[in-house]
Formats: sequence, structure tokens, C-alpha cells
Amino acid sequence: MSGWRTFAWQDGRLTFLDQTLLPGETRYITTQDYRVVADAIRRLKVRGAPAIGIAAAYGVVLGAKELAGAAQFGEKVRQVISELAETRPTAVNLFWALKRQQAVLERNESQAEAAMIITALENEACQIAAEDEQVCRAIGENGATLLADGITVLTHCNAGALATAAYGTALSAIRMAHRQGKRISVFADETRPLLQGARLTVWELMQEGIPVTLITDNMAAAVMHLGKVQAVIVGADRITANGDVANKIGTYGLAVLAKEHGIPFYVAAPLSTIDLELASGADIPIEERAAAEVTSFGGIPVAPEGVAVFNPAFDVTPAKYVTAIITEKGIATGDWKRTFRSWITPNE
Ligand SMILES: CSC[C@@H](O)[C@@H](O)C(=O)COP(=O)(O)O
Repeated sequence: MSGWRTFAWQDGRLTFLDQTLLPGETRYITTQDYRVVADAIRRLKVRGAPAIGIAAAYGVVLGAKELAGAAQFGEKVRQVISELAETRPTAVNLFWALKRQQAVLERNESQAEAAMIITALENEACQIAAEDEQVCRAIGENGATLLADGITVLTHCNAGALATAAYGTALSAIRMAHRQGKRISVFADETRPLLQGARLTVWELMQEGIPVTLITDNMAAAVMHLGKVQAVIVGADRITANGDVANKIGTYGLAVLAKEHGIPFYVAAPLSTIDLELASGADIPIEERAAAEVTSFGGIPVAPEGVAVFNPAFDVTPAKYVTAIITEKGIATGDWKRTFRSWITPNE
């Protein structure tokens, strides 16, 4: 990637790229305050399921550092974990990463001093970030096997390096195929209301020299009908035991369209996005965001004041529309529950 990183951890400070300012400005925020991390997750300065988990894991470290020396240290760190868990409800990676930090706290709490617990939490956060980079690389290598030379793929939202520690998930597959010398072109949906496709996916792909064409969300049906797309590949915020997939609002429509046009619909995600505790997509909490995201565009009002707005940030694609789920362990093409169980050991 061309000289930018989603995260850096150095000398007890977290640095992250403010994604709300892209593509106009590449500005990093450096903080020692977990509240700044929580706020960044809420406001989508850090966004994308794996990236939210990584940011939250570092947030726990920052919170614990601030509490070093406080009475009832363990209890207070648990409160920081709860606060971070309140930031966004849909991406399960957030809760997966916080559970890992909670487990570190609980393993060390009875015999270790605060300083040792903080070191253990820091090691775990760095491990979560390092693992994500490896995992995304593996997802990309597995996903690239599905992308033939010369095809055009359509993607939605941003499932790229910005949404992870590096490489991305859906965009990792595209990246790896491109790096292998395959000629892959991309249609990027703009992804209303917050334009992750236009602002972030296009930015990432253009920096890597991958041919990308921007379309508005309502053009996807037409480009498929015109025979311009050979595969759809998206990321996920949560995948349930039966293979249902929550991802950015608009994904479900693309899956239905892909089926109608006989186009494969691929989902690329790490195992940390699979939630075996939920039986189906109906159980996934779907975040609803502020009306202003819909009633204005780039800060300019585009609807009469006071209009009623429904603004779900995600939708659920039923498993029957999913051709394959690409993970770091391999590619699932059905029999979801059994395949996921064979990949995920309890507590992983
Ligand atoms: C690898 S990121 C996968 C998903 O998190 C991504 O597709 C998505 O829906 C992100 O939504 P966002 O609201 O921008 O956090």
C-alpha cells in the first residue's frame, strides 16, 4: 500500500487515520484517551468491522493505563470495556475483540499488579492487530482463486485496508488477484448515505492502480443487466451460524440482483466476523443512525426539514443468496454451520 496505514501503536499512543476526511485530507489522530477512540468508532472516523475491533482493543489498553493505581482497577477496566461495547451494535468483531481483552483481564487479575495487566492487555491488542493483517492476507489469497483474469467485480461500501489492519477482506481478494497479474476491474458502489464506496474504496483502489469505475447505488442493476459484472464481492459485519450475512445497507439488494443475473455473490470475512451464538440474521442487532445522514449530502440539506427518516446502517442477506464465504481458513460454499464449526473452536 502506498505509504499509509489505518493504525499505528507507538509509545502507548494509538494513531489512526480519520476516515471521515478522506479522500480530501489524509489526517491522523493520535491519542492516549480511550474516550477519543470510542468517539472515533461512533463517528466512523474508524470504521469497518475488523478495524472497529482493533481500535476497541487498543482503547481498553488506553483506559487501563489511565486507571493504573486506581482502587478497584479490574472493575474500572471492565467499565471501560462496557463503554467501548456501547459504540456500535452490529459488527461482532467489536465484541469479539473486547471479549479477548476481558479474558486477559480475568486471567491476570487475581495475581498480577496493574502494570503487568496493562502489559498483557497491550500485548493482546498488538496481537489482535498483527493477526488481522495475516488473516486479511490469507483471505485475499483464498479469494483471489475465485477471480479469473479479465473479469469485472462489483463491490459495496469499503471492505479494504481502511476497514482492517491491512489489505482488507473483499478488497484483499481484488488486491491479491491484481498483484498476481490478473486484469481485474472494479465497479464501486458509492454507498449512500456515507459514501464509503466513493470516498474510501475508490481512494484505496486508485492508489494501488486497480482500475475502478464509480457508480451510484441505483446503477448496480443496470450494469449487471448490461453484462458488465462477472462477480460481486463484499465484506461482512456479522455472519450467523446459518450463513446469513449482515453488511452495509444495500448489500441485500445486490445479492438479489446478482442471483437474478446469474452472477456469483461472494462474501469475504475473517472468522472473527462469524457469530456462532446467533442462529440467524434475524437475531443481529442492526444499527440505526441519525436522520441527518440521509437528509443532507456533504453537509447540504437535500430534504425538507422535519421529514421522517429510516436510516438502518446495515441489512441482512439471507444465506440462500450467498455463493461463497471466503475466510482465512478456506472458502465455504454451503453447509454453513458445519463448515464454520469445523473452523472455529469454542472461545476462538
Ligand atoms: C472489512 S469491512 C466489512 C464491513 O464492516 C463493511 O463492509 C461495512 O459494512 C462497514 O460499515 P461501516 O458503517 O462503514 O463501518
